[in-house]
Amino acid sequence: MSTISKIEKFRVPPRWLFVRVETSDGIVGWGESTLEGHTEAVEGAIQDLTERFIGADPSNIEDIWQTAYMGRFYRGGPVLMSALSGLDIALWDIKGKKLGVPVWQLLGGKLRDRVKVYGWIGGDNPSDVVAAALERKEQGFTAVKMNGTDAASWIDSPDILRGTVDRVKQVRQIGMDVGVDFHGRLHKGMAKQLARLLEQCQPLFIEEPLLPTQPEEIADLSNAVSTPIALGERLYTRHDFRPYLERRAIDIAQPDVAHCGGISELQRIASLTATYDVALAPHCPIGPIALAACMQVATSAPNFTIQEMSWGIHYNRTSDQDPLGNADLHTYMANPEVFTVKNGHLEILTQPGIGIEINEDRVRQAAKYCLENMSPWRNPLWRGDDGSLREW
Ligand SMILES: O=C(O)[C@@H](O)[C@H](O)[C@H](O)CO
Ligand SMILES: [Mg+2]
Repeated sequence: MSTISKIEKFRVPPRWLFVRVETSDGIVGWGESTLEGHTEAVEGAIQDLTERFIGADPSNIEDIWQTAYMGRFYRGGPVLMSALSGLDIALWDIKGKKLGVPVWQLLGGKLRDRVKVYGWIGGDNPSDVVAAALERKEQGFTAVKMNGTDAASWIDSPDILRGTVDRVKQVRQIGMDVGVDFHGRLHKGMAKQLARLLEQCQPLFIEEPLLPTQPEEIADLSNAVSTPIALGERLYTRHDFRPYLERRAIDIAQPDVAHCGGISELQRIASLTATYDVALAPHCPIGPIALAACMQVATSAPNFTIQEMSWGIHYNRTSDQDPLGNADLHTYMANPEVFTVKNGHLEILTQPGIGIEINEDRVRQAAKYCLENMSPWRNPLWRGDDGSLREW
């Protein structure tokens, strides 16, 4: 019997956490557990899983998933689920490689030939927005996602909202479709106003219109506007999606494969949401392994609609002293060409496993540098004019 012989984790620039699983018969699978700003906590949780699963049969993905989830009483949440996600993705990669098929073959086969994508452009800095969108257009994207507003208070100047509408209009004018991410920064009074004002721009969706602790309030907002409501990057497992589905609060589910419980749980969330006529649009502003894992489910899930793709470059801060230049989606890949966007789509991945080849030397070199020279990435803390803390 083949067993899991090694589980390693690699913290790499710009802010990603990769997992490498090796089996006793020499197969290597890669996963991603990136949880921005909480890297060391997830590393600890991966260490816990490592102790538990050395010697286990890697083909029993569901048993390992259940054991990791249920086995020590406490379950769910961003840290434990991100660790489990990385392991789950690596196990699917191993299974696909062992059987010589892409993972989507094991999820039911393909029902599309290409996968629609959108590019993340931030959007907090007004002067950069159009330039960033044009860059995505040149890269082959037809749709982007940008942030809505800076963190406003419960009530705030209407000028803030007008600024957002202007920025979204400018990007629409260069011929791009736009998703608008409220980032949970607004409260319900202002979120409703902004959502209504944006209707004239016909966004693809409004994301996290309120914090993902407010299913009832989001359902109310959803009833007040015509734009589809999207949410899910801060929900972990299908259990967290349930209240949003039962209350008809969302139109688009955005689980993140590196947080929600991996390919196994992404597939289950896809099926669950489909029964509520909710589409799947996996969140993925992170690394290439997470994107490859999303692509497997995107290829086989009937209710998949659009995939987020970060490209990566927008994340680098000059102070990071990244030895690899601006590490991006392609930096750690031996077959970067598979992530070439054409007419707004990626072709489905056809290689065995999750469909990408990792440049292991590059990962090891970057991880070593990162550990010795860089402090773990943290998101900035934002404060309002009155000095009180605001949502990032
Ligand atoms: O939906 C998105 O891509 C954003 O909300 C990112 O997850 C957040 O800025 C952290 O990087
Ligand atoms: Mg978001």
